Amino acid sequence: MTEVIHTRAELAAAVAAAPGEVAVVMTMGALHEGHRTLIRTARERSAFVLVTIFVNPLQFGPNEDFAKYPRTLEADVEACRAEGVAVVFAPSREEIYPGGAPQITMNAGSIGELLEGASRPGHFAGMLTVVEKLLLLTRADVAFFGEKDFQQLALIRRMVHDLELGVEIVGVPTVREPDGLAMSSRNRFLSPDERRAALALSRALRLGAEQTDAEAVLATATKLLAEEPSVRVDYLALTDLHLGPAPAEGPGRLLVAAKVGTTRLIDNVAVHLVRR
Ligand SMILES: Nc1ncnc2c1ncn2[C@@H]1O[C@H](COP(=O)(O)OP(=O)(O)OP(=O)(O)O)[C@@H](O)[C@H]1O
Ligand SMILES: CC(C)(CO)[C@@H](O)C(=O)[O-]
Ligand code: BAL
Repeated sequence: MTEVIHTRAELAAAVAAAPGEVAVVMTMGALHEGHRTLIRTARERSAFVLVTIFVNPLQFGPNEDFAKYPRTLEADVEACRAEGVAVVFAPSREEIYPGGAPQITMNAGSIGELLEGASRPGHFAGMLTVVEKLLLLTRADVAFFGEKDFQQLALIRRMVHDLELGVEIVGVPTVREPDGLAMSSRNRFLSPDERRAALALSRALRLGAEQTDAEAVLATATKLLAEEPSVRVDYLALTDLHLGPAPAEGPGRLLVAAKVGTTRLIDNVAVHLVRR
């Protein structure tokens, strides 16, 4: 039985009655197979999985897609039922931010200013603020986040470490459509032509990651992205696993953000660099 609740009082009662550890999957709803994989991974680990559904206004910029972000609560609850979720917490804005926007928020530090942070000022402060609130309100023992939002995952890990929040953070590999496109709630905004063009992101990352030196990785990915004129690249970056400069050898990450039409998409893959 999946319990659907909306208030912090109901949440407090639900987690107080949890039979064992509390495993949390945070989402903004419009659930797809990526979210469902997070939930399944959580279910493999814990009998009590709690899914939060909240489109957090604090992490959207004034010209971003907060208003048009898809809201599909009924279908989301159905998906959670099918995955054996114990509790769906779908709070109102007032429930999360009583009295309006908070005065005191998280500082995402220097990593938070790079890449997504440079393109979306304030995004990571808003994201970390709600994640910290939800970790505390749900009394999570373990929380699951997707690698699709690689910088987000890195920042959450860092926040939990730096603030000693005592929660285990588990990263889950990106789930893709059969043709390679990373699943995202925003994919539904793509027209058929844009959907085809958007494939350039995963293709560029995949073929870039087949290269083993930094220059070739970036040159390959840049060339493939340039072949699709309707893809407007925001950034393409090769970093180490903590979003620092790419190492000369060893594991790294190749990340991309681009606009396809009016839809902004992100993706990333693992790379392994070999010294020449
Ligand atoms: N394709 C995916 N594979 C694995 N995890 C994913 C995927 N898409 C989203 N997630 C994870 O699901 C959680 C909730 O993400 P969110 O609700 O923002 O979905 P989303 O599809 O990323 O939406 P959007 O792309 O519009 O931001 C995050 O931890 C996110 O990284
Ligand atoms: C982690 C999160 C639920 C916080 O609003 C959001 O950033 C997301 O869906 O990735
Ligand atoms: N999936 C990250 C949340 C956002 O784009 O705001």
